[in-house]
Amino acid sequence: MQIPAPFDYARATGVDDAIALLERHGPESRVIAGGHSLLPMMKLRLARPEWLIDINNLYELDFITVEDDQVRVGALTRHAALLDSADIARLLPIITDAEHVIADPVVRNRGTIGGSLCQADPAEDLSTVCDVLGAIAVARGPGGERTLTMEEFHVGPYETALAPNELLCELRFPLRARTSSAYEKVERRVGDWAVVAAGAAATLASDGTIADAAVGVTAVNLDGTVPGIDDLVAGRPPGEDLFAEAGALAAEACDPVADQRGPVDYKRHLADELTRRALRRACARAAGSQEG
Ligand SMILES: Cc1cc2nc3c(=O)[nH]c(=O)nc-3n(C[C@H](O)[C@H](O)[C@H](O)COP(=O)(O)OP(=O)(O)OC[C@H]3O[C@@H](n4cnc5c(N)ncnc54)[C@H](O)[C@@H]3O)c2cc1C
Repeated sequence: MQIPAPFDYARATGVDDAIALLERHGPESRVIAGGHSLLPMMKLRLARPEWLIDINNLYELDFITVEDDQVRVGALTRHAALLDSADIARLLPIITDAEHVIADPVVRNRGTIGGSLCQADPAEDLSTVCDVLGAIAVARGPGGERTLTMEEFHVGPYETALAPNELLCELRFPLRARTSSAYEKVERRVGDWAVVAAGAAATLASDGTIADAAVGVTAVNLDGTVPGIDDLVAGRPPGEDLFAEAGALAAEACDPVADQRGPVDYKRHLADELTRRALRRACARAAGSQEG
């Protein structure tokens, strides 16, 4: 049986208390949210924190708030709450698409958006979603609050820009008129991690051409969004030729590795095909959008 190395445990009573506990117990302490990534790593002894700081009582970090120009999502918001949210489905449907295919109900009932982003697993779906949506991360530490773009937040695989005594508190998703988004994923079986997935967001101009767009691809070694997509699509009408060009660009930009989920050529093919599908659906949704 796999059991973690010994650790101590403290349950934080608020954000300031969590930060104080992280300060007091030093860099060998780790926040635990849903525990669906951290506990398996501890059982495999890939992580050996000396202290676990439990943030599950920080209800102030569990919220979905719609404002005029943005949607704010607390870091402790569970996957299940995102999946169930009518506001998210209406305004940021790429999140709903992704949540349908993240793990299973057991994981979704406990796992959090903050834990997903902080784990920074390259196969994790919500990082791509946040990249594509241009999300802003709000972190708090002993020095106060700071905001980071996704480019600043993601440092590399399993690594973020958060200091050991900082807490991810919130994600902010900008809202724009005539904009929508979609996510497409291929998995080997229901609930599995992506073989490859792609997310797209598109904003349409009043004449129906694409004003701008972003595409991100999951599990194929591509950080951030696919470079060059915006230049490719800007000013052009949505259509199959354009989606094919975007798919080819995504396939070229990624750098898949062969593993138990498939060979390199297959993954590159999926990056191409899923990019086409995601961009096609994002444009169709933007055209039908009632948001301005
Ligand atoms: C069987 C299984 C299948 C899965 N399939 C998928 C999948 O298909 N797609 C997918 O995207 N994910 C998948 N996951 C991962 C799942 O989404 C996890 O919920 C998520 O990765 C981590 O969220 P958590 O709240 O459980 O984080 P935890 O495990 O509690 O924490 C993860 C890391 O983030 C840190 N952390 C957590 N919250 C904060 C915070 N607010 N501030 C600072 N640091 C923080 C922790 O210290 C730890 O280092 C799967 C997990 C399992 C177990």
